[in-house]
Amino acid sequence: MTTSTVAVRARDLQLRYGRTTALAGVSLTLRDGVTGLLGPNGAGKTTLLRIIATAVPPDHGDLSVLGADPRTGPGRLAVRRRLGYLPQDPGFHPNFTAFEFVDYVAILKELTERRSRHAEVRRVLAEVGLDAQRQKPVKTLSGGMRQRLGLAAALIGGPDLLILDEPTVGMDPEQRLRFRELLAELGEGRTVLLSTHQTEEVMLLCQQVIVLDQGAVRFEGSPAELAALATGRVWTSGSRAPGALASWRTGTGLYRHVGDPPPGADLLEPTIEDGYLMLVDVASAREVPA
Ligand SMILES: Nc1ncnc2c1ncn2[C@@H]1O[C@H](COP(=O)(O)OP(=O)(O)OP(=O)(O)O)[C@@H](O)[C@H]1O
Repeated sequence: MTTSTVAVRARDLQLRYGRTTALAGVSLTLRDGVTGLLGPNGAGKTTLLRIIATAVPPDHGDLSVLGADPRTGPGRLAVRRRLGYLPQDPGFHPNFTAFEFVDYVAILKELTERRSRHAEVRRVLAEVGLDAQRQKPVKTLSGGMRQRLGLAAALIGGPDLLILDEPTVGMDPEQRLRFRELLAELGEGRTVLLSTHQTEEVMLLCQQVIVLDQGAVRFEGSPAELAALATGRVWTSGSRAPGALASWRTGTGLYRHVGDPPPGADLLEPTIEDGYLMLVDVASAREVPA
């Protein structure tokens, strides 16, 4: 694919679960490179990823994935052949070894020739750093290792589109760093869509960021543009600012505030987390469902 290739084009995607509106009309375009999908709990991120991955159809809206129409059977097949999808719960069979699990996925991906399939399984396990764990039962792997195993399965066959739902959950800082290196490499020449709660990850890794809140896109642009939304809205002082959107005491002993600064405030450079706070309904962002 060339750098300007559009991998996903969505227009007015809507989906309801009973009385809950998960997606209220989402339009977006995804190109080559890594796109981060940010949003509070319940914003609709997983639902959007599942629709793009052809796991569920939308109630309404148009979608084109890798040039195919997922509404048709042949379209879904065409997408699935070129897609790598890491869901939040990949459904590991606990008694499988790491190798057996990825091999199983490779068979589902139509890699029928045993020798080349096994070579591909070894390749993706090495790519995610699980070479040494190949023969270990999945149930004995740590949470971070299982995440990497899920990623290995998603990488089978070298997909053109990678959809990853909170892939760094359970990883320690070193694993996260390795994962970033890997994803940055994977984002060269293909499209990666990554849902995450880690704004730092988005800043360090993503060329594009989409913020979803209450089933709608609140922002689509670069991480720098997201941060810039909070320009002039972040300041520091020696005491708490009760009217601010967010206000906390930092390690320096000074307070950092996001919101409407008083005249003459000591302004700070905003981060993408600050820009994010400008967009989402802070009350709902703080509410963490059980
Ligand atoms: N199978 C389902 N049945 C009913 N409601 C659902 C179902 N799946 C999701 N929802 C609801 O749809 C909304 C969007 O959920 P979704 O999982 O897409 O959000 P999310 O942004 O991925 O959240 P999180 O960050 O917590 O993973 C939420 O209100 C959720 O409770």
